Amino acid sequence: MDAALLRPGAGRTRRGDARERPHGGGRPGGRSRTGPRGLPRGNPHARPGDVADAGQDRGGAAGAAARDPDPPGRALGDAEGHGAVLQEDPLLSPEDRARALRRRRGPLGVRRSAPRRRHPLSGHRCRHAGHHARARGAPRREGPRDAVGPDRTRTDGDGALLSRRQQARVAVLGTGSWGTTFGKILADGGASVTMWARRPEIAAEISRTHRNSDYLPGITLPDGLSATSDLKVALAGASHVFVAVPSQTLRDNLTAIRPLLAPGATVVSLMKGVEKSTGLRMSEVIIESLGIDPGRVAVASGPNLALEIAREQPTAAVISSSRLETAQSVAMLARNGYFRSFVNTDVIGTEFGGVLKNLIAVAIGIVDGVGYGENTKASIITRGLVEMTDFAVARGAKAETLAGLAGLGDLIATCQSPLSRNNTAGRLLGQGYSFQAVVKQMQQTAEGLASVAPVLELAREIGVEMPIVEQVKQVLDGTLDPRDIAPHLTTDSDEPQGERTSDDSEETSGGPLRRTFKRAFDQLRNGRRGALGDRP
Ligand SMILES: NC(=O)C1=CN([C@@H]2O[C@H](COP(=O)(O)OP(=O)(O)OC[C@H]3O[C@@H](n4cnc5c(N)ncnc54)[C@H](O)[C@@H]3O)[C@@H](O)[C@H]2O)C=CC1
Ligand SMILES: O=C(CO)COP(=O)(O)O
Repeated sequence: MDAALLRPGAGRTRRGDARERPHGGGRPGGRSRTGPRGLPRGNPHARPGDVADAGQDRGGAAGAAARDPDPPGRALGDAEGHGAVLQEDPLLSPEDRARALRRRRGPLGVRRSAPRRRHPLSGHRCRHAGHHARARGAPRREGPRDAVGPDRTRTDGDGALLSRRQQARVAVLGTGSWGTTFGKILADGGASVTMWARRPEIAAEISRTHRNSDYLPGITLPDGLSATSDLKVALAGASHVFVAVPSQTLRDNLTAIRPLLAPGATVVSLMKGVEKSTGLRMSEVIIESLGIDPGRVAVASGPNLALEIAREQPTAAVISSSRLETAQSVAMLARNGYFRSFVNTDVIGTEFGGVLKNLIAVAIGIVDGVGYGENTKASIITRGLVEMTDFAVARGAKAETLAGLAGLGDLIATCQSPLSRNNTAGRLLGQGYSFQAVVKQMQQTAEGLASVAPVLELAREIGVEMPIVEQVKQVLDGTLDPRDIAPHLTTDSDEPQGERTSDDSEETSGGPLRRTFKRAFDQLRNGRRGALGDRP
């Protein structure tokens, strides 16, 4: 391990005598977690970006092709049945039909039957098209085009019907791991997708080779997706604009987007952060910066680890907008054989769910890095959900949203996956790396690190206690030893606390009543943030 990366021990608060335990790479049990370059293992991503503001792009493509288990052009052969379906489909142009048939015939001309499958996340029956390469031995699934179905319709942002004849033209801004994956979701759902990449070489790779080897090695992107580094080209005529840039860069990007946005276009945030300088959610920044009606803005959230979805593993998400029709039109675009979108109008809860689970995932990473086990992690996840819910509800969210995909669902996925960058950043901290060292070494955006301070400020404004998030902040600041993170705390008091902070602790502390008054007072005082609210 690189000793220079280790956090100096001075300045931390410590309880007990654990100071003597080996730490900073050593783990209870003695198993080394160090990987190549002397860094701990964990995040399998090795790609550009910067953990705190992702303002940098570092090379990471080398070797991606060599690691690729499924190189392009290896599409397995496909079904006669599919061909027949396609030939009968009156909604396909002759070129589309010919292209689809070409793709369905594998290199060896293998033909298979076309079973009908029930989507694992819904009760719908969908026809299999399967025009994508799939892993050997992996179960067959319906193909993206047929998942939409020839008789299906979508609505645009204004509720007008779009049939497959009027293929939606959409833009995705940001070609990192999530932007690229979401572009694939949309293209596999039948949309014509133009992605905007800040770096021309990424745009060129996506358009020419259907690959983004820096961010999604081994993934072949669909035909219906192309990329450009010209924002004007990406936005021209786009009915829906999906934004997946690091949260702290959003406002600057919106300045460039504003004059190029098609009239009436719907703008969808795929991001899970809050703006550090204002504490605003991403949809609020969009509404404020673009000066558009909140009903034209939607957010997407849920347990959505990019690489799993890019591998077409069945996944669900939530699309939320204050205008239900807007959420529905986005959800119709963001659905295919492996991805299903639910809708709600609780933008606050949906957005804060995604922001707050990142902070709990950092805490989980920290205790994982220290070497604590499942009891500690389950305690943090459970207490973390209470913090998330109390905070979000106090900001105007519905509690049920936090119990859904955008809250609990995403919390589970992020806390238990080594694919999560927030979890990985926490693990490095838990292993003894300093915040600066973690920021330097992380290769992709970990929004949680930038969200901690603004979330705590918002929590203080509304009188909500967030002891786990507070402790994450202290670890980031180097004032708390990771070994001392304590999941059970609601206060530093020795007095037993109720498990639910918002009801049964009332008798013991009187806290909720006090908090309710403080909240009401603070909301009056902080009218600006409340005024942008998009309560359901
Ligand atoms: N990766 C995932 O599994 C998921 C990520 N998200 C959210 O999506 C957002 C984007 O994350 P990822 O794509 O994963 O990050 P990433 O780190 O993989 O990619 C970030 C992208 O933004 C670009 N970028 C960096 N600075 C920029 C700037 N100043 N202006 C414009 N572009 C800039 C980078 O070049 C890169 O293309 C984050 O808010 C994240 O929380 C949400 C769900 C899943
Ligand atoms: O939001 C995500 C999964 O839903 C991705 O999490 P990370 O940003 O921690 O990788």
